[in-house]
Amino acid sequence: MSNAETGLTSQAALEELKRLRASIDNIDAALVHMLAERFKCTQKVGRLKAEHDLPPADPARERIQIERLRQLASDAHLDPDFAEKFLNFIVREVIRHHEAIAARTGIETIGDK
Ligand SMILES: O=C(O)C(=O)C[C@]1(C(=O)O)C=C[C@@H](O)C=C1
Repeated sequence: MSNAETGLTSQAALEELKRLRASIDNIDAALVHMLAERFKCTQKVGRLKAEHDLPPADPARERIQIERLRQLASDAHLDPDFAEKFLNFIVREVIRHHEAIAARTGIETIGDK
């Protein structure tokens, strides 16, 4: 009978699970910090674009990023489709922020005249 059937789990397995979860928590914290730093950069890009009347989205730049990330993912044995979806998810949010900054900057510019 398996552990699943008996409802019994060995102490060693529980300790291994705890150790793995501690690493997962560390990695999740690193991801959040890295994303926060990325968004700090993209907020500055958003302001720069708004001030110089540049469009929020740059599809040519995105194509280069996707190709690069797919290659990195493949080399790291991570599913390239997942890496592409993850980047797209982030970039869509960045574009939303850029649009909001552009809308605000437009209002501020009118107000300054
Ligand atoms: O590089 C830019 O132009 C950005 O605005 C940053 C960024 C990104 O998040 O990497 C976001 C939107 C663009 O479509 C391309 C890239």
